[in-house]
Amino acid sequence: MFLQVNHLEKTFQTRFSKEKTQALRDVNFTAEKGEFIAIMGESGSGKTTLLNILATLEKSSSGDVILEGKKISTIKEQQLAEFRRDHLGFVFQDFNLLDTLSVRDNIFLPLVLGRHKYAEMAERLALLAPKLHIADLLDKQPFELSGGQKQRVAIARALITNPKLILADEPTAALDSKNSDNLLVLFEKINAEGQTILMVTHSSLAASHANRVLFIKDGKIFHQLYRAGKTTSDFNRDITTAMTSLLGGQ
Ligand SMILES: Nc1ncnc2c1ncn2[C@@H]1O[C@H](COP(=O)(O)OP(=O)(O)OP(=O)(O)O)[C@@H](O)[C@H]1O
Repeated sequence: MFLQVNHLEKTFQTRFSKEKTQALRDVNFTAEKGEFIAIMGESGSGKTTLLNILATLEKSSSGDVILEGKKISTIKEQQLAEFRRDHLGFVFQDFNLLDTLSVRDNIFLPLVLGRHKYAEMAERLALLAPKLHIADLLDKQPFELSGGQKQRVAIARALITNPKLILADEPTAALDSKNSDNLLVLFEKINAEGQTILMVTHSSLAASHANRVLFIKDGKIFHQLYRAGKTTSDFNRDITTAMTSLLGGQ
């Protein structure tokens, strides 16, 4: 199994108050290599907490995450940055590009940190840039780009290391509907080429581009839907119906 999440729990306790928040309660699911999974739920349901634990940015209170046989909770603190850089790709809602670097250098950043050779980096980028329609943008600075262009650059940066898993947190939240749609179609294309993707979203339209949707409520996964060959609009309707009846409307 590619990814196993077993009995995952997360309780937050702030330093100054005794109040505890249980953000995740006994979360269990597995994922196959090559899946495109959306995680949906209302605000505060635990989506980002789950993604952050999978990303090794946050520690669980108990339970395990096992990625290709490796229990990620056992990775030593000093090796976590390296693990993230070598195995995971991140796409965030606000792109997280550095304005002081060119687009090309932003994309190269994870490889530079990994001490890869320039020729190897250039070769990978030459393959990626036309696919993501950013070949003409490489010498620009991020502040010169539109939101959709920035997000495509962020995807190039996430893909350049050939990660096992792409983790995306609300990747369409800062985009208009046309750019959101372009981005989701791009995700579908990348996924069709074999990339495993896990995406957190509020949007049923965004989730309808995935192969499977996990619904989370009060820190628990309580339902899932498979796309099973449906069109995005048919799947979107199924997701909306499920949310209305299961979440009590959203
Ligand atoms: N660092 C933290 N300290 C304390 N409580 C936290 C912390 N992070 C999250 N929480 C709490 O855990 C719960 C789940 O939060 P989380 O951010 O995972 O939800 P979410 O589904 O991603 O919400 P949203 O869609 O609004 O981003 C919430 O009740 C939140 O207040």
